[in-house]
Amino acid sequence: MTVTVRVPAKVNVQLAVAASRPDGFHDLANVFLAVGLYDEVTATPADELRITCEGRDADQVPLDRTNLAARAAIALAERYGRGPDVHLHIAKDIPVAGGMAGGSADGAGALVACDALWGTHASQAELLEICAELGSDVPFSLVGGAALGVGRGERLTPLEVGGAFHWVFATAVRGLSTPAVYREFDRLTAGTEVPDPVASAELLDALAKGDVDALAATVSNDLQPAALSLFPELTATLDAGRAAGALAALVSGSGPTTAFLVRDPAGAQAVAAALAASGTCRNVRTAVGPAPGATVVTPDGLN
Ligand SMILES: C[C@@](CO)(OP(=O)(O)O)[C@H](O)COP(=O)(O)OP(=O)(O)OC[C@H]1O[C@@H](n2ccc(N)nc2=O)[C@H](O)[C@@H]1O
Ligand SMILES: Nc1ncnc2c1ncn2[C@@H]1O[C@H](COP(=O)(O)OP(=O)(O)O)[C@@H](O)[C@H]1O
Repeated sequence: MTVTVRVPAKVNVQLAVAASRPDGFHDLANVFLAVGLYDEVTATPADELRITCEGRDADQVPLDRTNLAARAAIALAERYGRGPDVHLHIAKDIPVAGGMAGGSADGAGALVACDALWGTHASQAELLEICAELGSDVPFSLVGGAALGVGRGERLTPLEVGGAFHWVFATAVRGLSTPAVYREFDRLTAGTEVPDPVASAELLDALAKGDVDALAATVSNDLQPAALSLFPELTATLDAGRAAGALAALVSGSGPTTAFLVRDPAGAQAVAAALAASGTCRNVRTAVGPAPGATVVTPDGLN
């Protein structure tokens, strides 16, 4: 028997960041939107835990127990008093170390796949608890759609979305480390008064109404100056997307993937073509959000 789970990438339409907490994390108002770029995690019974990965960025994915998919399997197995004897195969389409939560997606996907394969039938609350232990973004990968994440980003409130939003994503020639970007945020804001992170009422209203112009006017990312400080070449990518007619251009989360909000599929094609021709990025993708969270796509694999 095998179980395959499909899990989406995310873009942060608002990322408001507080000053560093005593534990080194930052409180956030993190408005996540899942978008239709997916990894697939396939779980098959095996003698011992094994991770394999295919895809364009597969060589950058760790295949040992540091892989978030492996950590998810181990966490679920420990909770249910069994061995993590499973082969997890990751078909990776989400850019690695790109600020699109690909590792988190694989963690959530592995959790749902192992739960179905092993028949552990963990409740949604238990799954969310394990996700939060794995990483701040992992709970959102489980639920998908759109949500406001507070605390580290792990405490979620689902958000209403009144329409489909069209995006173009430009991947970069190298990755950025999330902790390094948060450290750069700390450096850049040292000695300043960092306001408490609050979700923008205008932005939540724009999402709820499906109003692309209002969303474009309100997207924001407090990590963007830090990402640009570590990766100044991204400014040229943002400028190229804006010049091609993107309604908004921003760094996705900790970056370095850049995200461009457009009006419709024609706008997406125009911006994608201009970015591809600009020579300022590695690869260009289009996607629509919201997208569903971790979903079993092999119904015959369910126990
Ligand atoms: C920035 C965001 C925006 O959604 O994602 P990416 O753009 O990297 O995908 C997230 O906050 C990343 O979440 P995630 O990648 O799950 O982070 P974790 O594994 O929990 O933490 C990795 C490191 O990031 C920093 N970190 C993370 C979350 C947070 N609220 N404050 C932090 O300071 C800490 O240095 C931590 O050690
Ligand atoms: N399943 C996984 N897929 C990708 N990266 C992973 C995975 N598990 C652990 N990692 C590690 O996490 C780092 C961050 O990767 P990723 O989650 O893709 O980026 P981001 O945090 O920017 O969204 C990678 O550089 C890699 O070392």
